[in-house]
Amino acid sequence: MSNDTLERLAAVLEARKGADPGSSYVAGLYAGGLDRILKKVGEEATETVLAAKDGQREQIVYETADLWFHTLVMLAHCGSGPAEVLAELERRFGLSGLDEKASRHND
Ligand SMILES: N=c1c2ncn([C@@H]3O[C@H](COP(=O)(O)OP(=O)(O)OP(=O)(O)O)[C@@H](O)[C@H]3O)c2ncn1[C@@H]1O[C@H](COP(=O)(O)O)[C@@H](O)[C@H]1O
Repeated sequence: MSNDTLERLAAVLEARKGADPGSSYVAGLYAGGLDRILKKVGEEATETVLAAKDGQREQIVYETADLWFHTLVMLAHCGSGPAEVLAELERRFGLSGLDEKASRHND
């Protein structure tokens, strides 16, 4: 998943804000409000942890995708989106100089 994928998915999530809850899973989540969305984030986080404990790579990826997806719905509901989270990660990356350390590690 590239940053572009996150942005394109975020655009779909924004568009679903005006959709009929019966016609769309995401619109149904919005209709349930923040508590419904956070319940799903919690469930998906737990499922991701369990998958990691089991050590099955395919299942770990599947559950992590569910978790990322539901956190994107949460961000959209809260008026944010992936660009802000990625900007924060970029800021930390710059602060830590990890890119420099990583390139030295690969020498
Ligand atoms: N990426 C996803 C995506 N990932 C996971 N899910 C849904 O998230 C749910 C995962 O929760 P569970 O495994 O607990 O399944 P569930 O029992 O159906 O969920 P609940 O009814 O218990 O809430 C499933 O219903 C999946 O279909 C997703 N639903 C939608 N998308 C994307 O969002 C876009 C908009 O979706 P709609 O709103 O459905 O049009 C789609 O085009 C997709 O790109």
